[in-house]
Amino acid sequence: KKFPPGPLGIPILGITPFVGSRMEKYLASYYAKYGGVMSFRLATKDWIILNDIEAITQVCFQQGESFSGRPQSYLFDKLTEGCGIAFANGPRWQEQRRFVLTALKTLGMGKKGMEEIIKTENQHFISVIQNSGGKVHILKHKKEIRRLEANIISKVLIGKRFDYTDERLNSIIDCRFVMPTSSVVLSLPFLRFIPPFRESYKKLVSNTQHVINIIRKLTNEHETPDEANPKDLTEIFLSEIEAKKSSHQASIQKIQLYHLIRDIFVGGIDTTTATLGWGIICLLHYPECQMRIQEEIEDVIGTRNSEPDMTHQKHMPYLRAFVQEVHRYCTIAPFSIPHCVTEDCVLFGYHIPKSTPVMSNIWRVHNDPKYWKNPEKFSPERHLDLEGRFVPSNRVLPFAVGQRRCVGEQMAKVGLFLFWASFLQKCEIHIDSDFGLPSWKKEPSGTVRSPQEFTIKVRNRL
Ligand code: HEM
Repeated sequence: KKFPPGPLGIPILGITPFVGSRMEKYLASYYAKYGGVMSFRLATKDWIILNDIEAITQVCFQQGESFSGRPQSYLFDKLTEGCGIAFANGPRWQEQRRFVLTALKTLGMGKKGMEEIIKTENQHFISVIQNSGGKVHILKHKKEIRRLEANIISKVLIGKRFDYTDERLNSIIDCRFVMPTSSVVLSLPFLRFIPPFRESYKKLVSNTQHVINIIRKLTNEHETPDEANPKDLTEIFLSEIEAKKSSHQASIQKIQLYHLIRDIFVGGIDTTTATLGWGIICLLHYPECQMRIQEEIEDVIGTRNSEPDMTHQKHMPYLRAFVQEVHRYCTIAPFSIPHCVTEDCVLFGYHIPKSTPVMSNIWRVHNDPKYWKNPEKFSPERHLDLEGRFVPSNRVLPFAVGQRRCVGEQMAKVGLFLFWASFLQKCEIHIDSDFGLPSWKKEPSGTVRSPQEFTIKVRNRL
């Protein structure tokens, strides 16, 4: 009786036929009628949507424990064998999360260790562009940026980088949580038996298994971890399970490690590539931004010999404002990743039964007209004060908030800053006249809102 209100939809399908390609906009349109907490029916399930920052803050901070679950799904259970972190629940998730956060800290997350890995990979990426023959490199954003991001994460997880032509790297960058058409199987699992969903589902299962096999082989190279001085997450994990008595327990733990690594690869590669891809599109649509960032780089870092590092960040308000505006304007995870309620609870007087799935409408927070002037306009300047200083905003939430917030946040922040600072120091980007100006349209499906494939021209600056 006291379930939050919301649009009714139609039997069996719920609101599915009405949402269109921007579900976040559709659900935001009900804010005036229902306020910050509403419900809707998608296929056979009732969902809760948190449509403003007050509801999101309440759920993530005051009632974090009760809202920290992930909805159960046949598809994810099958793919993850009940392991991993991103779709795990209960004590297993807590254990994995604690492990990842501690391991990343040990490995220097957000500090020099991480910075060095990112800088080295950026150099590889830029040198491939600069040495690609002529003065102009045609950059195919998805493949090339995904390889850069995968190598950064791989170095942290397995202590290994791959040559860009290595087939294993290409398999890792092709791995997804869901693929076009198989995402429907999430809500309606019986569709996995019916074409065309069946083929897509089978492909997803076999790709996942293939990547798990690659990870298995790679981690086996770490049979004798250096406990005192671990170089990567795998070594820390293996040191921990070495202490486990029974070999049966150790082999279960190893499967956990493979899925943990895969989850972090998929979670980290998709998100950072989409964020950088949208950033490139913003620079092409608003060329004055590229000029302003390059002027700032010249003033603060210089154009030759000096390499960008994190100490430069505090002197570069415009670049920071640009990064924050890309997060806001492009909102790559409009609903974050869905949560679910772990126990019956009460939210703003509404009763929410255990296992109800919950989504945060981050897109609406990023476009709330009460807070953002002309939210539909791309404007890094909105994040600068009158003296030109950068103003960090607690209403820009690309990594979400609360107990499930992104574990790679620090790494991503360092990665984004260093990418733009080093890439735009050495290169400038232009529209590829054969391709035209990249569109704002997103990929038709996926857990992350990614731009469609585009090519651009990259010219050397130095
Ligand atoms: C721009 C880059 C990134 C963005 C915007 C982003 C965003 C997010 C969001 C919105 C979530 C869901 C939070 C929630 O459920 O409330 C998440 C979870 C997660 N992210 Fe990220 N992420 C980024 C980069 C990374 C990187 C680089 C890594 C790893 C190296 C990573 C690993 C993960 C993992 C493992 C989770 C699942 C956490 C859990 O379920 O406890 N992410 N991320």
